Amino acid sequence: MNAGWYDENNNGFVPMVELHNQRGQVQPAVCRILDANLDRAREGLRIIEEWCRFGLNNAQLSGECKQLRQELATWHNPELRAARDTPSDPGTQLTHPQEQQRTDLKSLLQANFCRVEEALRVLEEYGKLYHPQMGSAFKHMRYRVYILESQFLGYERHQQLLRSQLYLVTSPANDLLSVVEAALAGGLTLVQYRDKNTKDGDRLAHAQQLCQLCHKYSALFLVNDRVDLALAVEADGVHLGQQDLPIKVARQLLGPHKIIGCSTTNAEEMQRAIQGGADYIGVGPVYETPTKADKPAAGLEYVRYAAQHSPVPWFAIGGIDVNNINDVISAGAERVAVVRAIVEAEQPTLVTQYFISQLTRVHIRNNKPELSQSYV
Ligand SMILES: Cc1ncc(COP(=O)(O)OP(=O)(O)O)c(N)n1
Ligand SMILES: Cc1ncsc1CCOP(=O)(O)O
Ligand SMILES: [Mg+2]
Repeated sequence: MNAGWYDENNNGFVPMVELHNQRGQVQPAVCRILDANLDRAREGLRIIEEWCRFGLNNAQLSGECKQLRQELATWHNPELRAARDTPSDPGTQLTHPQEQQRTDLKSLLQANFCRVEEALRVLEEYGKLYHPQMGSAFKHMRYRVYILESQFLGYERHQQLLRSQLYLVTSPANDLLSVVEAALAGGLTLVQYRDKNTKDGDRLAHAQQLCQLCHKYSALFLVNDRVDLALAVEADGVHLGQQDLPIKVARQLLGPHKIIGCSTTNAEEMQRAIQGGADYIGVGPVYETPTKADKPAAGLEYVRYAAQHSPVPWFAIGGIDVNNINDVISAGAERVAVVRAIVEAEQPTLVTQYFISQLTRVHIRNNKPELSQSYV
């Protein structure tokens, strides 16, 4: 019969890792550290798992959390549990002020990823004193948690992209930060930093400030053209045009979980962008626009084509404002991107709210109300 014990939290029998403590008696304090950190790691994973399961309905992510919890349980043997001495543990009285005030779901989940990773690191180090395989087992688990975290963030990013109906592409302006903040306050969830002529040092500083601002409002932040800048400021992705780096190269540099958007003006470009792995496409210019004076309008005809054929989210762009948004919507657009309509608006918050209200009506009419919800 296999060794093990019954664990209520894991719904049944937990097979025990064979323990051959080759170094004689391990100090009780080491057993207490292992016991406390096994609990800590499992609790943190459970908190993340609940969100993956009930918040995201994501079987792959919640399955990996469960698997990791069960592997931790196989190490949590009766000897380690017996070392617990909660009444004399001074740590039970210590709480960090931040633990008392988790203001949003994103920071709650981030804090729990950190907690699990820290606990696994402690288990890796002290575990080496307890069992010859403990160090490498927990090291391996810690790397799995890093992968889980990156998959989780990637999944969240893509969900946020799907929910975004309005996309602000910036142009240089003295008060750009306050304009973007006003739009974020109006409900904007997606911003692209586009600046063609500024010196790189200044661009980096602007991108950093905008990225921080967007993340403060839980909005996505992308960089136009420049994969290097996107990486430097830890942006959520890049937007590439037909003259920019190929999507494949950008993907190699950015990894699988960042967002890559691609401009398209016709059916052939759309096809190529999708085959290349674009997460979304720009569709336009719908109307001629001084913001992109060198590019002739693709017109509402291409918007109608995208509505019928694009398998990925797409944003109509080019000359769109509060006066013509409903024509673009009537041609089939559910998402739009604008520059001047917000950057040059007297009241960016109100304009943002107006665009979003018009686009939300379409989502509801097209029976996609979930696109308008925002969780993290
Ligand atoms: C959402 C979105 N769509 C299209 C573009 C245009 O990109 P590109 O063709 O590379 O032109 P520039 O913006 O680089 O001048 C965009 N930026 N965003
Ligand atoms: C960057 C870009 N790509 C196609 S149109 C366009 C500019 C859109 O700017 P505006 O919203 O001011 O017309
Ligand atoms: Mg470009």
